[in-house]
Amino acid sequence: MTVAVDISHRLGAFTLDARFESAGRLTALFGPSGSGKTSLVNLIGGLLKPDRGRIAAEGRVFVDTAQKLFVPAHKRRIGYVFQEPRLFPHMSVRANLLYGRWFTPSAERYEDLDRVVDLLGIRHLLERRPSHLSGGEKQRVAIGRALLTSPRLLLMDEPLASLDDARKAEIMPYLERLRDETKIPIVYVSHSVSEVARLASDVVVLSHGKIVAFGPTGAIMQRLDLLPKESQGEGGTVLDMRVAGHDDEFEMTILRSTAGEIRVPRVDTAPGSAVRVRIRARDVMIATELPRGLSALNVLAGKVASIDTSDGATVEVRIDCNGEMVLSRITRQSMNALGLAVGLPVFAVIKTVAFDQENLSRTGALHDI
Ligand SMILES: Nc1ncnc2c1ncn2[C@@H]1O[C@H](COP(=O)(O)OP(=O)(O)OP(=O)(O)O)[C@@H](O)[C@H]1O
Repeated sequence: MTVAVDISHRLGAFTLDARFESAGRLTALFGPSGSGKTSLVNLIGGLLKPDRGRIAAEGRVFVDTAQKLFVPAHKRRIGYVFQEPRLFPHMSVRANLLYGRWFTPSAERYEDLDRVVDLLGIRHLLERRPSHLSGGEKQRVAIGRALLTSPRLLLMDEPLASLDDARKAEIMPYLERLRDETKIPIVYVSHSVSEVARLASDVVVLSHGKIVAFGPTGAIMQRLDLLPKESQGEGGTVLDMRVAGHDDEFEMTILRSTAGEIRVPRVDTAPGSAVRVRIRARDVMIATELPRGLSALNVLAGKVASIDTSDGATVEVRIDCNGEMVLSRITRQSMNALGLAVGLPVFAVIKTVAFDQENLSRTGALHDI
């Protein structure tokens, strides 16, 4: 599963220069408004033709200007999901879902209605008209319609942006299932840190038409400098952990990774399953001794790997917990009081509040091996 992009394209005064190759299940295009995310998606989808370059997915070349090759949008078999669901109002959900199917030759159809309907939990909606659906339900139907074209690649351009928080929370698990249970690579545009932290396997960070960073989600989320000022409090650590067991008495789940063990409010999934945990840097305190008499349940042992003091009153401390980095944001005053220095053994103390459901999500394999 790879998506390979190497293009330059001019739009008026704006120039997009993008080069990345992702083997991830869900590659997020992340960046502020006007950074070029939608233009990049439109180039991949074939709605725009690049001035120069090459775009390929799943080993199929869609554009190669050097070879004068340009596969038109309708021949790329790419599923598109937009911010607005764009369903046909006069057709039932069933008819909307089946609509896209006809554009795919029958020999190449690998999705069927039953599977898609179950994946997205929309069986009870099949006979309704779109006007009788909630925003979240409409968007699930729009995703189903894109899936039923049996696409080679799914492009999702801010699919949650027009939904309120409750609808976003409702649809998230379906996006996770889509990522984990279908084999379709997904390119997902978002400017929400929490969405990217939860869903993405890899992140392309765009700024003014250039890629300023590309890498696995965990590495990108630790680069608080890449996040917009107003979202820096959302940045931190993304740990992909496994369920080690459940504690029925206290309704907790024990998660483990090489960083150590943590306890979180119960996640209903079997031991051995993968769970992604997001820990905001501001929710991690640092102790130089193993804390006692503290309500926080989660303490990971490590060593200070780096300290970034470039930001005035607060500092960012990266703690190497047995090879996995945990990021903490504390005051410069606390840093001095603790005498923190690179190499010092410390304990990362994670506030329990860090583990609300928004920050815990089930995952499957995020990359193909
Ligand atoms: N056809 C066009 N002609 C001239 N400029 C364009 C054209 N299309 C897009 N642009 C400019 O290209 C830049 C990138 O736009 P784009 O929509 O790709 O950004 P974006 O990151 O998706 O933003 P948003 O998050 O607001 O959707 C913007 O400055 C936009 O004004």
